[in-house]
Amino acid sequence: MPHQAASSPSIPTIDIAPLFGGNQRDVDHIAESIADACKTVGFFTVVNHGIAPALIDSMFQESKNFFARPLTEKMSISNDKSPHMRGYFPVGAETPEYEAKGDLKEGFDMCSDLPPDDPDVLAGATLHGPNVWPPGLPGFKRTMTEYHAQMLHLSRRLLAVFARGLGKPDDFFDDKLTKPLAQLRLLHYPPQHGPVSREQMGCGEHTDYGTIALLSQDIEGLEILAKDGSWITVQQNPAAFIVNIGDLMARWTNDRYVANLHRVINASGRDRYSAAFFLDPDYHAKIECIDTCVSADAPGKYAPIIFGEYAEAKLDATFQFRQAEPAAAVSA
Ligand SMILES: O=C(O)CCC(=O)C(=O)O
Ligand SMILES: [Fe+2]
Repeated sequence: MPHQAASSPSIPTIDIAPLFGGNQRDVDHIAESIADACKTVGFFTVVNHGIAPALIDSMFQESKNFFARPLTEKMSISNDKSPHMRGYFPVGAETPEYEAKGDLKEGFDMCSDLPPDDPDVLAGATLHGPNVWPPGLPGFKRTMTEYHAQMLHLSRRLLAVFARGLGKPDDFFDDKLTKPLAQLRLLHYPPQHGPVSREQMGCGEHTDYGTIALLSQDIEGLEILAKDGSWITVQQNPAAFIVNIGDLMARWTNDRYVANLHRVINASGRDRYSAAFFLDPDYHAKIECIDTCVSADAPGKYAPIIFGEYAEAKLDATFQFRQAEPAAAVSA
């Protein structure tokens, strides 16, 4: 039996055009819609987000060109060689605990490009450093740099509306994101044939560890866990980004918001490509339950943490090479 999951429109679609010059009542309405989605399913999609379709098309085209290169060439920029975890990772590199064979996906990671004399880079803060780029693909670097910059702008704008939905001023998150961890992850999922089990999926079930993620997919494959325990496919809409929150946002909101389990199964018979943009705080940002989410009925559940330390622990639990040789991976 080929893999099948119900397709459901139950994830709300939010038109965010008013964020770019609309009136305040419309922005309030968006803030409420986002808050509702985050309290229930932890996922929503946004349309009229202002990112040009031509840039999204170029991003996918350059991503396909890169993943089509020979494995040896891609491995020359593998992320276990980068002290900052930039570059390529092959099929099987990311492994949820229960998954015997490792995810059936390969990827490429880039973040904000920091020079070697940046104070955090000098101090050895994990994930802070320069990007690495595939040889001989100048259009790839140009396109991904532009896409990353525009996604950073969009996700900051979204966080301002998140703040409003949490009863905080629009600039609430700004001083925690002065030098944010902003990661673009390109993914390629080869087709998976036959029955699919928990031994191997395109991307095993997980919650994201961070704040918010904005995803673009070229064909369906992303599934999220519904309240009744079934998995529902997120319908493909090329004009939309799929937005979800991660564990850090759940923690920050004292569990008012839900970080939902999701996974990817590519049973389409075709290659699938996606691009996930993750916006997270500064390495040194202190994350403590937001006061509007704490009350006599909902006392604060979580002690304050430093984001960078939290992120390091999460990465160690996900990447095999960090589990095997954490010291070498950090200091190489
Ligand atoms: O490729 C996708 O659709 C989702 C990827 C994902 O969930 C992730 O990278 O955290
Ligand atoms: Fe995810």
